[in-house]
Amino acid sequence: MTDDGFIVLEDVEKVFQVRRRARGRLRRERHEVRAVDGISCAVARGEMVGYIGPNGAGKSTTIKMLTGILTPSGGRLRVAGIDPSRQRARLARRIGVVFGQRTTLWWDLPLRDSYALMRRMYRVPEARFRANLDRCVELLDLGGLLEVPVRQLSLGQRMRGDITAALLHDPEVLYLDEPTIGLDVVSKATVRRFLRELNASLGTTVLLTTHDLTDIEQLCERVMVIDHGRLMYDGALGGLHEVGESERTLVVDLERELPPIEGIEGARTVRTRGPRQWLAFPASASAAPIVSQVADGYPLVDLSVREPDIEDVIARMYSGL
Ligand SMILES: Nc1ncnc2c1ncn2[C@@H]1O[C@H](COP(=O)(O)OP(=O)(O)OP(=O)(O)O)[C@@H](O)[C@H]1O
Repeated sequence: MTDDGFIVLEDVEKVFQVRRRARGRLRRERHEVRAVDGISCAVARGEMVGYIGPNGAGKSTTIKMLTGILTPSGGRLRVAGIDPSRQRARLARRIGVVFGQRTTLWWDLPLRDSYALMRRMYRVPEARFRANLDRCVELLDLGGLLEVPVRQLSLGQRMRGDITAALLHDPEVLYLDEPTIGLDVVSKATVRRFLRELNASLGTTVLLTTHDLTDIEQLCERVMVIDHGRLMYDGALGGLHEVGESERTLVVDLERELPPIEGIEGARTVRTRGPRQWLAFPASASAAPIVSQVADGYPLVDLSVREPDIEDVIARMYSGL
């Protein structure tokens, strides 16, 4: 595996089978939730990438597959050459995870005792543990807090404590899920400065999920946007507005599975699955001429037009919600 593909996803899918009681019926019916619906991408060693999208887009499910907690339903996944769900313990030594909404620390113990337990769990050599802890304490401003039980820490202090806990074993990859959520301005700035420094000096690969676009602006040159389990955008943050605003999608159902639709003026086929195909066209253009061209040349059964909802997502994020 090359350095270009330190984290590699090839057509990764996760489908949950859910049982739901339909209205007015006694029996619960099975149905599928495609939480992650065919994502392909590669993250190079040392990159810092933002992974964003609306609630329910599939971000946490992706992160859980990358840590090995969940097994993909389809596709291929590698982190540092390791298949996460098959070699979860081996992978655990090489990754660090921070979930902003949850702590991995022991609630009743002082930070120092939590760290000592983690040192034993990960079998971190004493000298390395010391050096890593000292570094985090200094850069994350944790001096004076090591003897305080976690339950007495503020949210910002606890988050800095959690980030330290994730780094004691020198992980090469750090997954951060909402690391600045609910933090005050000063704590946010400290966390961001620390992550920048970590990435620059140790080359730690960082995958960052956040609803705060300032995190992305200040930390990531690259952002991936996921929506409905699919990768909608992968590139510089600056290009997001354009992409979000520029296209609508015509979703067509054909009588049968056919090669991608070609030769439609003003639209291009961006995706196919079985008899269903997706054609992107400029948001400012009318769908009618595209529909009639498709209907003329192909056995059309059904269609719908999907608005660029990613635009709303990004607009909401920019307005600070
Ligand atoms: N264990 C599960 N069983 C069934 N459905 C699930 C399960 N976990 C997640 N889902 C569904 O999969 C979809 C993606 O959820 P996921 O938690 O990955 O989204 P997310 O992008 O992390 O959202 P948020 O920003 O709200 O955390 C949602 O529709 C969710 O309801």
